[in-house]
Amino acid sequence: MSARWTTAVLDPQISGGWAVARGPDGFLVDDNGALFPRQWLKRQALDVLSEHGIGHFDGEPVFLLELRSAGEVAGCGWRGLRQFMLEGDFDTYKLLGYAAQIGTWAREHRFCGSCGQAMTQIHWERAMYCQHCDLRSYPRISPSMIVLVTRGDEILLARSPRFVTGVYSTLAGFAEPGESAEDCLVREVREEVAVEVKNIQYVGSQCWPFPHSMMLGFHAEYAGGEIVMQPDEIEDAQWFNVHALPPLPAGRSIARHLIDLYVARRLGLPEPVLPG
Ligand SMILES: NC(=O)C1=CN([C@@H]2O[C@H](COP(=O)(O)OP(=O)(O)OC[C@H]3O[C@@H](n4cnc5c(N)ncnc54)[C@H](O)[C@@H]3O)[C@@H](O)[C@H]2O)C=CC1
Ligand SMILES: [Mg+2]
Ligand SMILES: [Zn+2]
Repeated sequence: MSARWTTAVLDPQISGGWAVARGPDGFLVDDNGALFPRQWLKRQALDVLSEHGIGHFDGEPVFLLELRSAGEVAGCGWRGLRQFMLEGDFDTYKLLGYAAQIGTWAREHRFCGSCGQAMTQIHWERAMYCQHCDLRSYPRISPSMIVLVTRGDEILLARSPRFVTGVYSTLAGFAEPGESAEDCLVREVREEVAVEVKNIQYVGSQCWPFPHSMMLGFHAEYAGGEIVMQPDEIEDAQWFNVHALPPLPAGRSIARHLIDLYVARRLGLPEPVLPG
């Protein structure tokens, strides 16, 4: 949510408002962006799987058309969510990030995980419902810890084979059942680089809708061990001096914030603000 964007459960039976359409290649866009007058969008030949009332943008209701396939709409193209994260208006990115998470979840919860029958949307809360089991499924959020490990002027950064060429980032990983945030952080750092940490400090959090992570960001100090990289997951890991950093993650990511914050404190510069 943001100043311009707030989430809400809106009944698709009501008419009017804005709509976004999401297919396998991302969101439908034209020269004005991804928000279209809803009545106009619904007249286009789109292969709609489901429709969801997702919130208000500048006070106007917004709906998501989750598509089965990408169709052709004259004068329009498709743009992936990552592109919106990298550039442009952050409020629009927040709206689309939420839409993507709702679309993914609804698509993956069309059938009851317990009995296999079709589930239906309920309109007073964000849930899919199985009448047979009286079971509700809520949007999935996956807590993930992300941590900058530091040793004085040096920071520990690593590369996953999935990263853009040359980019190094902070360590991250998904929480497992039974773990606290701190347990998870200590385990992930151990698994990925075999290093021990101390003085764990929570910094802040960020929604990461790729596809449904909730990043909890921390700072931790090095406590011991030599870097041993986890096969397959970590392609390279090194200590970098704050004066000689490699290419870093995208400006709006919490990974970048954790790095920029520490570097700013180390160098006595103004502290950056985490994009919410
Ligand atoms: N916003 C940011 O600045 C950053 C966000 N991230 C995100 O953090 C998350 C975790 O980072 P990774 O190092 O990739 O995780 P990780 O170190 O836990 O390993 C990834 C592996 O975990 C398994 N996995 C996938 N989804 C899972 C889930 N929901 N729960 C448990 N295990 C799962 C898969 O086997 C996957 O290959 C990812 O979503 C990643 O995109 C990572 C770095 C920076
Ligand atoms: Mg990881
Ligand atoms: Zn059921």
